Amino acid sequence: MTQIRIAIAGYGNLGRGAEAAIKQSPDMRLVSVFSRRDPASVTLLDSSVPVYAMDDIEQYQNDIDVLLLCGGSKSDLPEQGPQLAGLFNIVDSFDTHAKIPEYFTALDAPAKSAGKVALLSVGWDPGLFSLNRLYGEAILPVGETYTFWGKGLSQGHSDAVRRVAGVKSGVQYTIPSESAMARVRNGEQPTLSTREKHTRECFIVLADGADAEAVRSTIVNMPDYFSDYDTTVNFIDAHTFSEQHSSMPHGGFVIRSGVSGSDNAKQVLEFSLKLGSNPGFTSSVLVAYARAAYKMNQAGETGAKTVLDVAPGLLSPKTPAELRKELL
Ligand SMILES: NC(=O)C1=CN([C@@H]2O[C@H](COP(=O)(O)OP(=O)(O)OC[C@H]3O[C@@H](n4cnc5c(N)ncnc54)[C@H](OP(=O)(O)O)[C@@H]3O)[C@@H](O)[C@H]2O)C=CC1
Ligand SMILES: N[C@@H](C[C@H]1CC(C(=O)O)=NO1)C(=O)O
Repeated sequence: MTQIRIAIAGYGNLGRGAEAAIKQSPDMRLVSVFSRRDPASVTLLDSSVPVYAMDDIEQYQNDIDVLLLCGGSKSDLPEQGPQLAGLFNIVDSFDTHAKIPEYFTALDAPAKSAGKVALLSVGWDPGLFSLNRLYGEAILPVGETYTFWGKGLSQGHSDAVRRVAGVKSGVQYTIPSESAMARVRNGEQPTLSTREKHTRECFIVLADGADAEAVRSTIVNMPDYFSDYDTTVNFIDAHTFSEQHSSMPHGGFVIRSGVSGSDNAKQVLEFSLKLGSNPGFTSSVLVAYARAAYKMNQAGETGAKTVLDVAPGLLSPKTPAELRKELL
């Protein structure tokens, strides 16, 4: 079997998860990892895979079928996405929801001119939750959709706080409103503001000499990430951080509550996730969509795509005939 040649750009939580997920995919082979850090300083799970400097990535175009972009959405992907979409088939997890339309446009032009596919905003939200919001609205047009996350560690928000000047280490937990969730589960269709659905809590280790109040203000007022939420910022020491904030569980659910049928029956569509490791799951979604991106490009497709544009069967290593036999 000819294996799909995968490379990883950016070796953090998501990059390490992707390396592990590729090992679970016999139809794929990890060929290289690219990092902005000194390659000699990057320790991979699999020592047989070479690490190269990100600056040299262009020379490896012919060795890679799909490149997984595992950088942070706050500042890495806005720069790396458009540049790498002009060189490779790419898959990324861009999750600054408010900026997805402009990011889509920024990837579409270089991908089309290079004859490549750029599959953006892949993961669980955006990603699998986006798909289920679509299913809910298409199947139950009369109703309301609700999304709740956590309690768990948001990688996007944790990446964002780590980019703040004066932050040495940081994580962010998302906490859903129990009362809001109860109302929705009871079949009410309340109108809930962003602030009424979730609160956010950060744990920060300050860099030496950093101004705590300046860091707190930057975080709580950060557009697209924290400004629309009630956010708590806790400052802790490095030992406490390491002891208490090293795991990354998360989860959540999408619920569509509506009515349909001649009797206007109450219908509820729900999709939920319980994740022991947010990066471990998200990277597995990236790898499944890397398979789809490869197939789409082999079939002549180019340009920017989201999960809403991908036929589900393309995610599977099975043939369409096997899928019809086994999954229908
Ligand atoms: N759509 C979705 O459902 C989801 C999306 N995401 C997205 O994934 C993004 C990445 O998350 P995550 O992997 O946790 O981010 P990390 O902070 O772990 O990694 C981000 C980048 O930082 C660099 N880096 C990592 N560790 C170090 C280090 N010790 N020293 C210096 N640089 C380092 C790496 O780049 P380099 O190797 O080049 O140095 C890496 O690509 C998030 O920003 C989020 O937007 C995450 C979960 C779900
Ligand atoms: N993109 C999120 C995935 C989910 C989790 C989340 C949040 O806690 O705000 N929003 O979407 C992440 O980076 O973990």
